[in-house]
Amino acid sequence: MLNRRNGLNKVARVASRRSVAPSSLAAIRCYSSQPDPNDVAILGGGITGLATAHYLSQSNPNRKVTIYESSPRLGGWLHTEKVEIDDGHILFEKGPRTLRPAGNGSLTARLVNQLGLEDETIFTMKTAPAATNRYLYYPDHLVRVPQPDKKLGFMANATALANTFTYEPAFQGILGRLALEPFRPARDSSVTDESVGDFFARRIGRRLVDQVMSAVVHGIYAGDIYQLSMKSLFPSLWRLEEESGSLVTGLLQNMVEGAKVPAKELEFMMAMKQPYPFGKEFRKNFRRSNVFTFRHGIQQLVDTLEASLKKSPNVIFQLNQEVTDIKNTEQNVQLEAKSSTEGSTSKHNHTHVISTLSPDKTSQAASSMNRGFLKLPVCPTPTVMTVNLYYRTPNLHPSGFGYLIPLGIPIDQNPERALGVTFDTAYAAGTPGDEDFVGPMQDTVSKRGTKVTVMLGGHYWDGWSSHPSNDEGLQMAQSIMERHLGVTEKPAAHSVNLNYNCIPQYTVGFEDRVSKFHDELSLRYSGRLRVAGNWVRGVGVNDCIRSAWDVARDLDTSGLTGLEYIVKPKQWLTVKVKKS
Ligand SMILES: C=Cc1c2[nH]c(c1C)Cc1[nH]c(c(CCC(=O)O)c1C)Cc1[nH]c(c(C)c1CCC(=O)O)Cc1[nH]c(c(C)c1C=C)C2
Repeated sequence: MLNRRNGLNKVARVASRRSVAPSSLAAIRCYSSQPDPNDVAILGGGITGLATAHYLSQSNPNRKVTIYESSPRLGGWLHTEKVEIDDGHILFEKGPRTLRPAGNGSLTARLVNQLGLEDETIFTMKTAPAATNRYLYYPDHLVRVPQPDKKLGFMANATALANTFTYEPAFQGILGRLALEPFRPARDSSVTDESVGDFFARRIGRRLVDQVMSAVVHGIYAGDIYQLSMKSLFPSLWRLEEESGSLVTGLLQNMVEGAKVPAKELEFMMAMKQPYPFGKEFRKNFRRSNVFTFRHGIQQLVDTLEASLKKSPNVIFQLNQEVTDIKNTEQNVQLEAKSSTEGSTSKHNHTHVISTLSPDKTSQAASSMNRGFLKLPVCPTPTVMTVNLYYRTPNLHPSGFGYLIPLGIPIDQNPERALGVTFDTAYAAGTPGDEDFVGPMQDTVSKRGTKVTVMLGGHYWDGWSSHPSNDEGLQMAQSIMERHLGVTEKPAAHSVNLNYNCIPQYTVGFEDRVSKFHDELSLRYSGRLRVAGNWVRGVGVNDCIRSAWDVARDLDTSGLTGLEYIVKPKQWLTVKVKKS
């Protein structure tokens, strides 16, 4: 436990490291006696905020938890809409559509169990076309990305692979570049970070980056591969080059000796290996699945979390309340909240605050009263438009998950600034009896048609002062469907959604900027203000749940900010992966 004296010494140490002038140091009032975290405010009612409340209440049902959300609804980017048409409804996802069982997915599985959602889960199996077929757009056709298809034999898979690398211009020459990779010089030891694009262009060639990898980055971050940080997105590969001088050699070595993972990650993997009372069917399907979702869409996770939290008298929801100021006082943290409906402001005291807002919003509230909190830009968060379309005619696209459009496609051939298209019919609901799917149906229309989501914008819209209107978005999506897939039919249902600032970009230098943010938080709030969210552990829904789990579990440890996983030197351990 920090006492006031050694707390102030710590402040002085951090301050001297960061050259804070003595006069401003005197102005810092750092109250470091740590009260028990028994009255916690959570800023943001998205999936991270709700999951944090869930874990905090689970670990201590007597703890008071208040969730402040600036909008009238919970869930953030997780948002499902059911659109009624003549013979039933079509379920559209405005944001994420499926969850993955891998990695942090094991934690989500436990949450699904805790919320009683096991029987509501829809699984798409690893054998489904949605799992094995992903495409790239390379003018003017879709190219299947080489990936083993378990339903085909060895020879058929090998022939498909050879054909792609021989005849598809997007992949030509890549095998030769891979063979030469071990002979390329390793980066200079003075380089502290580099963009993902520059890293792979240096090691394997710009063609692979522009025609293939940039598309994958579109499909996860809606981001620009030449801006995102290699060190933050692919830390193991970044290390591999440093240690082995080559990715190919390093990966081969890993296969023999085992791969290195951060010690904290290993701890998590071990925790997830502990026996857990899942239902038998759920456990079996979860293991065999590629992705999963719910009968009522991703929103069901949010709604069920909300309903479960509302059962507790100690959890309070403050909707339409934007927190504009976070002040550290001797006894507690004082929040100022502004009502978006009445415009009035109110003050609230809590022992601890967990902000699940973006770093920009958190630092805005932390610095609002001009107490010297440095406003530090950490990462940009671009806006993505999703346009959901439902056509009566089935099979209007090849079977698979969808396709992505690489950066290498000239803008005159992608005037809509599209990132990719998901084939939602492929996994949203199984036809009864289909062995590739397990679970209830999502759409209730009498016949299965074609459902897709066109994704637009992301980094392409950086710096734009305005975005396309809903009508323009719909027009753009339809013109993409016509140009790329020859679909001229008018959709029977649609939904257009502008998701403002939805995916944080871990751009070059991210770790250094986070480190400064961490110092600032720790200096001014001594562990009473912590952070979690999609900029801490990864951008996916599972990663948000993991971030919530971490911050809730660590709350009793005094002095943390929630950013330790990023800023503290990681200890790497070697593990041999066994197939279970
Ligand atoms: C076209 C744009 C996007 C598509 N999905 C997303 C965007 C911006 C968002 C997204 N996709 C993934 C994540 C990570 C979290 C997770 O669910 O695991 C996020 C935030 C997963 C993902 N999607 C694709 C890949 C390669 C991955 C990484 C995990 C994996 O390998 O499965 C590919 C992909 N995304 C989209 C399409 C159309 C597509 C491939 C055809 C849509």
